[in-house]
Amino acid sequence: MIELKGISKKFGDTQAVNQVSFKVDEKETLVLLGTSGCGKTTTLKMINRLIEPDAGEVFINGKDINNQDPDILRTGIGYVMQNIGLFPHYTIAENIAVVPKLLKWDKEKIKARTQELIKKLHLPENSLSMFPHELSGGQQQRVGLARALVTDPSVLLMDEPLGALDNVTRTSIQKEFKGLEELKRKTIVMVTHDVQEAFELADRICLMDKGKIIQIGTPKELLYQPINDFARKFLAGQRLALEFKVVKMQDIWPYLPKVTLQDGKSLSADLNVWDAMELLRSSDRSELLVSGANKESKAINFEQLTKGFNQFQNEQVHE
Ligand SMILES: Nc1ncnc2c1ncn2[C@@H]1O[C@H](COP(=O)(O)OP(=O)(O)OP(=O)(O)O)[C@@H](O)[C@H]1O
Repeated sequence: MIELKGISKKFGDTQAVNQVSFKVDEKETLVLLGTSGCGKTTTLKMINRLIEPDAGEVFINGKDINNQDPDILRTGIGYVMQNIGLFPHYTIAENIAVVPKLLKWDKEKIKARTQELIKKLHLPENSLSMFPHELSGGQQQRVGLARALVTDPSVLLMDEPLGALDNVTRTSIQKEFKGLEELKRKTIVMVTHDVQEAFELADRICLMDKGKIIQIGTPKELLYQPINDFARKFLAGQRLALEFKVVKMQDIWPYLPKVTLQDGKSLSADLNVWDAMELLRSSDRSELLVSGANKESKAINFEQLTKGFNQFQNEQVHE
């Protein structure tokens, strides 16, 4: 668990972070979202003491980090840097092994863990002897993640982990990251300025502006209960796509007709509208079966899906 209590940081006359407090539960992913310069990176770096706050306290698993040696603290926290930050003259294997070597792991243990991560992150085995410039941007990002995960820390800090990638690669790696078991076990704070990415990866989003928190909540709360005009406008440009991501089959369940298909594999009601549309688009069937609570199933086609979604939307507006 991570807890920030009223942390602030000033650089000269710039109040980079102003009285920021939040808690991140175990195994939760909190995404710091906001425009450039709003204080996201400074906030993140105060969690592993790369920057010392002027005021406030940070606790990790109940311990005040101020009472811990910064180097020891950092070896216990995974950190994915902005712009990847691999050592250019180290091979990939050497880049991944930096912290294990500091911790005096033996060679066999380092080798076994490195090979395990290479497989999990879908990097080619021969990349271990290569140098960072010989890999693609996407592969370098995976190495950056492998380096942060190598000691299996319970806390992971990620600063724009996919920032250097084109949109297509970014979207596919986001999906891959989301499915990675190692990440599901971790308490994560991640920085991004990309709204779609925040909605894809966050359990909760912390929206910031000018060093302050504007709103913290689930993606759904931010969309349907924005606290002020800033929060509303921040999401306005991509609203429909974001709604497709947060609204799930279980939300629109009451609006779906009770027509049932008897055969075919059932999809989970946890599926969001976006993924349901993708599945319908790529399926050779015009209807798919979704299973809800009490073993009830419903069939969806494009028309029913859109209708159900629109009815759900209307209800949110009128609430
Ligand atoms: N070392 C520093 N010295 C002086 N000013 C700094 C320093 N680091 C950050 N700042 C300033 O503090 C403010 C917050 O910066 P920060 O990097 O935390 O923002 P950010 O939201 O992460 O932005 P970005 O997405 O562009 O990285 C900015 O005005 C920035 O110029």
